[in-house]
Amino acid sequence: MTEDQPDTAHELTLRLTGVAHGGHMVSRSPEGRVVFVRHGAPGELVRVRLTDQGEDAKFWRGDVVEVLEPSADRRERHPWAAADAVSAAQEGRLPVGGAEFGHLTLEAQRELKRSVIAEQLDHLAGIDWRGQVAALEGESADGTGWRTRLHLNVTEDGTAGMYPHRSNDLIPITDMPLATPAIQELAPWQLSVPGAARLDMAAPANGSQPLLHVSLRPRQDPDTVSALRRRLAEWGSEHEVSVTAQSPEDREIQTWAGEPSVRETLDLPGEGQLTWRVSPTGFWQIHRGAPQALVDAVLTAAQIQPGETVWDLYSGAGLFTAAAARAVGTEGQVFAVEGSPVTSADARDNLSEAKHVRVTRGDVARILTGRNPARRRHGASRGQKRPAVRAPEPHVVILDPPRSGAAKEVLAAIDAAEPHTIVYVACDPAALGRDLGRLSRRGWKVTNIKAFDLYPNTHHVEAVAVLRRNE
Ligand SMILES: C[S@@+](CC[C@H](N)C(=O)[O-])C[C@H]1O[C@@H](n2cnc3c(N)ncnc32)[C@H](O)[C@@H]1O
Repeated sequence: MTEDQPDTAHELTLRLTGVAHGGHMVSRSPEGRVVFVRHGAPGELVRVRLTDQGEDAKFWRGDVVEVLEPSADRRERHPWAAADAVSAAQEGRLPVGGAEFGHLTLEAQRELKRSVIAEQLDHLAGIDWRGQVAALEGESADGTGWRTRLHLNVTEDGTAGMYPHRSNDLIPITDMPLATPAIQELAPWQLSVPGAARLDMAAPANGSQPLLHVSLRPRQDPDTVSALRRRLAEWGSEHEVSVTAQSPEDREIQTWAGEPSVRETLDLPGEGQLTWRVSPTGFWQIHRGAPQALVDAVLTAAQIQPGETVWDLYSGAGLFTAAAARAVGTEGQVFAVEGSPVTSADARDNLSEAKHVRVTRGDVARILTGRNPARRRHGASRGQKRPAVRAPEPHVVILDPPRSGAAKEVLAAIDAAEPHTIVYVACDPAALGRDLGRLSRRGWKVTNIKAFDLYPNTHHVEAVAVLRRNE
C-alpha cells in the first residue's frame, strides 16, 4: 500500500466548526488537536481520512471520505467527479486537486471566501470589512467553463493527469469541466505524450488560436522528441492549435506548429481594443472574465488623471500597464516592473508602441531599493548590489504581487515615493491582510476593498484594495 491509498486505521469522525485560510475546514480531534479538513462544510459531521498526522505535528490534515450530517450548502452533484472526495473514497482513489469547494453551492463557496477575507483583514490589519465576494458577469450557473489556462502533469509513459492535494500520485483525468469549452473540446488530457513532463494549455477567451506548450523531460533522446514533435504538430494543424516545446537543457522555446504565442484582447469603453501577446510560459489571468473585471476595478479604484505617472508593479504581460497607459495619455507616463524574463519580454513587446511606457525587467524590491530581500534572507550581505533603476515619481501605484505578497522593502519604497493612491490587487487574503496592516501603520487608509470570485469551485479569491494617504 502507498501512503496515499485509503487506510481506515487513520480515520476520525469530526464535527467541522468553521473555515480556515487555504481551503480547509477546522475541527478538533477527540484529544483536542486541530485538524484541517478538506472537502467539508462548517457544521457538518464527517468521517475524515487523515493525510498528515505526525505525533509531534502542531495540527493534522485530512480529507472527508463520508458525510454523516451534511450541510444544507452541499450540492447534489460535484461538477467534476474526479475532484469529488466522497465518490473518490468510495472508488478507493484520491480526489484530484483544483476544485476543493466544488461540493458546495456557489453562494456558499463565496460566503466562505468572504469570511476568510474578513477574518484575515480583521486579524492582520484591524479592518472591519463588510464586503461581499462578487461573481463575474456571465459566470456559469455551476462555476464551470472559466479556465482559459490549464496545466497537466505527465507520467513517464506519457499519460497526462493531475495531482491530488499534497500528493505525488498523478491521476489520469478524462474531463476538466472548469476549463473553457474550447479546451474541453480539445481535451489535451487525452493526448499520449511520452517524453513530456508537463503540458500547458492556453485558449484565449476571444476565441483566437489556442496554444499547447510541452515541457520536455530532461535528457530525452532525439528520436523520442522527434516522434512527439511529429504527432503534436499534426494534432496542432488538425485542430488549429499552436504547439510549442521546451527542454530543460535549452532556454529556447521551439514552435512545433502555428504561432509562438497567444493573442489576448480586451475592449476598453471609448478606447477601442487592447491587445497583448502572451508567451507559452508567460503570465495571464486564468478566468475568461478576469482581465475585464480587474481592469475595470483597478481603473475605478485608481482614478488616474491624464498627465499622471503610474507605477505598475508585478506587471505581468502588461494588462494594467496598457490600461493605465491609455488613462494617463501621452503627457503622462507608466513605469512597469516584471520579474519573469519571458513575461517582461511580452510586456515590452506589448507596450513597444507606447513611448510613454517604460517596462523594466527585474525583482520589484531590487528595482525600487537596489537591495535583494531574498538574498538577504539567505545570509548574503546587506549592501547595495547594483544601483536601483531611477523610477519616476508616481501619482498612483498599482501592485499585483504573487501569492506571497509584497516584500516589506517594496511597501516602504512605495510609501516613500508618496503617491496619492495605491491600488493593491491580491490573490491571497493573508498576504493582503499583512500588507494592508503594514501600509496602515505607515499612515495609509484603506478606503475600499472589493472581492471577486475569479476561481469558482476552488477556495481561491481575488481582492482589489484602494489606499489613500491618511491626512
Ligand atoms: C499575479 S501576477 C500579475 C500580473 C498582471 N498584473 C496581470 O494581471 O496580468 C504577478 C506577476 O508578478 C511577477 N513577479 C513575481 N514575483 C516578482 C518579483 N519579486 N519581482 C517582479 N515580478 C515578480 C510574476 O512573474 C507575475 O507576472
